[in-house]
Amino acid sequence: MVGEAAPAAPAGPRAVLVGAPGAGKTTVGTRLAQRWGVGFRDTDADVEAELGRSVADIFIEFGEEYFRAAEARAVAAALAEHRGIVALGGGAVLDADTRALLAGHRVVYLEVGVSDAVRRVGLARDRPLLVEGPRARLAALLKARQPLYAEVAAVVIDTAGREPNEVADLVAAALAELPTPPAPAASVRIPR
Ligand SMILES: Nc1ncnc2c1ncn2[C@@H]1O[C@H](COP(=O)(O)OP(=O)(O)OP(=O)(O)O)[C@@H](O)[C@H]1O
Ligand SMILES: O=C(O)C1=C[C@@H](O)[C@@H](O)[C@H](O)C1
Ligand SMILES: [Mg+2]
Repeated sequence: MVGEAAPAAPAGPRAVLVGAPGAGKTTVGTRLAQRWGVGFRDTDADVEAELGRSVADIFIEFGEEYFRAAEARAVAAALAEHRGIVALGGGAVLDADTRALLAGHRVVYLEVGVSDAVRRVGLARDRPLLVEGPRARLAALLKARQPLYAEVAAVVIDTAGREPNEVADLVAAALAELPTPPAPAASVRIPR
């Protein structure tokens, strides 16, 4: 559905998607951007472009810490420059400065449970943190990060049993409800 009216332009991206690997940030973000006729920006792709390597190769060649520093710069640039939809890398919220920068933005947390996350990305080879033991890694990662995603989110949407298009519908509806600027802590929550 191309051409749906985008929400009034806020002072920043129209939406910032956060969530664990497999939450659907890239999939849902791309669809929403298409519908609204706005640009889509993915900070993983920005880091890859800056360093000229895949995320997986950056982890191997330079290590996670180096990737996280580049990611923090990419998020700050996207929040400052981009007026469409921004999807953050799954671990971007680990950085306290990044979490502070997200305050006041229209941040949507796409929730995903362990089983769905494993089903969606467990066997993907391009996610370096999941290469060994994806179920245990995803379970630990979801547990540790859940409070961080919730902390920065103005909208929380449970993606379990929902197709990407339905999730995109819910994101659009929730953003329409949001006051400007949004209250940062889960002011709209859409459970199963
Ligand atoms: N709501 C959904 N229901 C079923 N499958 C989904 C859903 N959302 C995404 N997927 C599928 O899960 C896979 C991962 O989705 P996607 O790449 O959008 O996740 P992501 O949140 O961007 O992950 P990452 O943090 O690793 O970048 C894709 O194959 C996608 O088609
Ligand atoms: O959850 C994470 O820590 C990651 C998610 C991906 O988006 C990439 O940013 C990278 O694979 C790390
Ligand atoms: Mg993604």
